[in-house]
Amino acid sequence: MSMGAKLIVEKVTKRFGGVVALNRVSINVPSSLIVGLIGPNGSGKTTLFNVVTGYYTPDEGQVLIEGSSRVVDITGWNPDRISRLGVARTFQIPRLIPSLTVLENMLLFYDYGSCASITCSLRRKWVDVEEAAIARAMSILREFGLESIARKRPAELSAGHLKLVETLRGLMSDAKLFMLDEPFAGVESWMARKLTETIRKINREKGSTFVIIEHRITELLEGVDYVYVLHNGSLLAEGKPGEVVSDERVIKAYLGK
Ligand SMILES: Nc1ncnc2c1ncn2[C@@H]1O[C@H](COP(=O)(O)OP(=O)(O)OP(=O)(O)O)[C@@H](O)[C@H]1O
Repeated sequence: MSMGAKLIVEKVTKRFGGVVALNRVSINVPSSLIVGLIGPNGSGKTTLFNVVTGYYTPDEGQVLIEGSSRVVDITGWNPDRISRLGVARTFQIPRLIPSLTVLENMLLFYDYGSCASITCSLRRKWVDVEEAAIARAMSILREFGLESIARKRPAELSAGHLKLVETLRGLMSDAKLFMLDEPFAGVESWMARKLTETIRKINREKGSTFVIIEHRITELLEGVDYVYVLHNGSLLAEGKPGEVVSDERVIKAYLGK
């Protein structure tokens, strides 16, 4: 089994003018764990994703990734470079390419390995890789009963299907760390459960680490090993799902909204 990556966020602060979106936030996600990131609206969840994946540079603090027994300080790296290190990220608002079909959008996220480079010039080999990529995309879609949307374009999809495809194409890659932003939003219950199963399967087979932002907390907590709770830009609580839901501070933070 290939290993997942460990994610270390150390005392990260991110400000937007007078707004402190993240205030000295530290989290430590061990390799191959599935972790939930929850918190009321505006608590800083997406900002944390943006800092980890290079869309924002933190004002203070550090982001470190440890994979293959090597620790890399990725603070200030751009999103491309971070993604090449094995970090895949999906967006709250789907970012599919409108002119491409669902299948083509998914193929973009497949890890073509050395065959994506000029060194793999043998046509036969390239065709094999391409076939493997298509087979993987179709098998993922089939699990969700979605083969029929493979040739459709994003504009033809329902909001729920669009969101699901945003997540499924992220799962096409062989990332060591997956950061999923609200994968269940607008997605039917049975598909959300199926998605949880799919995430667990990838985690079991490849050892990948997952960090998942989600507002559908009951469904999220069924699928994660550990939870971090943000509130007003600070880490409010952390623990196993059962511990976090019964934490008075967490209940208060949610009810206070
Ligand atoms: N680019 C930005 N410019 C200015 N303020 C921002 C920016 N991004 C986030 N913020 C602010 O930072 C705070 C945290 O926002 P963030 O989107 O990280 O919260 P969230 O927990 O992901 O919320 P939600 O659950 O609603 O998606 C909010 O006050 C938000 O208005």
